[in-house]
Amino acid sequence: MAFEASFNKDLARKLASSNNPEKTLDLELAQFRARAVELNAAREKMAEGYDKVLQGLKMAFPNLDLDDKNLVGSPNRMARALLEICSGLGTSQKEIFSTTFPAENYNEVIILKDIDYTSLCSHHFFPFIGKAHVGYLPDTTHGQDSRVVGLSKLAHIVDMHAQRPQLQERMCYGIMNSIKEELKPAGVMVVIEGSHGCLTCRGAKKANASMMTSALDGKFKEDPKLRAEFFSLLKQ
Ligand SMILES: Nc1nc2c(ncn2[C@@H]2O[C@H](COP(=O)(O)OP(=O)(O)OP(=O)(O)O)[C@@H](O)[C@H]2O)c(=O)[nH]1
Ligand SMILES: [Zn+2]
Repeated sequence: MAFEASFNKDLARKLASSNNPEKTLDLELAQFRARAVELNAAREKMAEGYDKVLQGLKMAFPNLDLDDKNLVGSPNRMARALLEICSGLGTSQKEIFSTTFPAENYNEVIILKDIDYTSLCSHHFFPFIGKAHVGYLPDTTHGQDSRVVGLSKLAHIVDMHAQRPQLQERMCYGIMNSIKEELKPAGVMVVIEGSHGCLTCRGAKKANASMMTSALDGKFKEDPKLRAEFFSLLKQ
């Protein structure tokens, strides 16, 4: 990945708000370095584990060719891929919701629908993928306490909860709860559709089965009309 992408996102913002950008940069680089050393040690340990997995597979099926050019380097690739897909564990909801705006007079439902996600089933470590639909209702009765966020933050909070070993129910509740804690809305509702690799590609092998979960709080829980509005906005 081009360095510019990370620079624009986080580093540039920190440097822009620093009184002493040079010093801030030195501190940030020292932290990056320390974290890179930790992640590299983790990657090495994981690659050793994946190497054993392949050796085990060879025990089960002796005709597996471990010298196949496509398998050489796979333990490392698998380790890197797992670190990537679990990267949500390294993010916090406070970080994601660090920029919010006062809700002012807006007290209608705000929805971001069809947010693609990729997650990892805790039981089998198989991917599960789908869409999340997130809605909330700002609470204008609490003055400055009630906040709205830029739409991308709703996508980021979905990814934070998705990018880790997960249960769909827990992910759904986690997204709902993060929005509840950080934005203090009058209501919040999350619906998730998930196609689970462990169900579609192995085991029961139900290629078309998908799981639906919902989590709701506040006015969405109390008011069936508001829930109906959420679902009708999803259909549009
Ligand atoms: N409720 C729920 N179940 C899930 C989720 N992801 C995977 N599962 C299920 O978790 C269960 C794990 O149960 P086990 O019986 O230990 O797993 P297994 O022996 O591999 O079972 P099969 O998948 O039926 O072959 C399976 O039924 C999966 O379908 C999820 O997000 N939520
Ligand atoms: Zn599973």
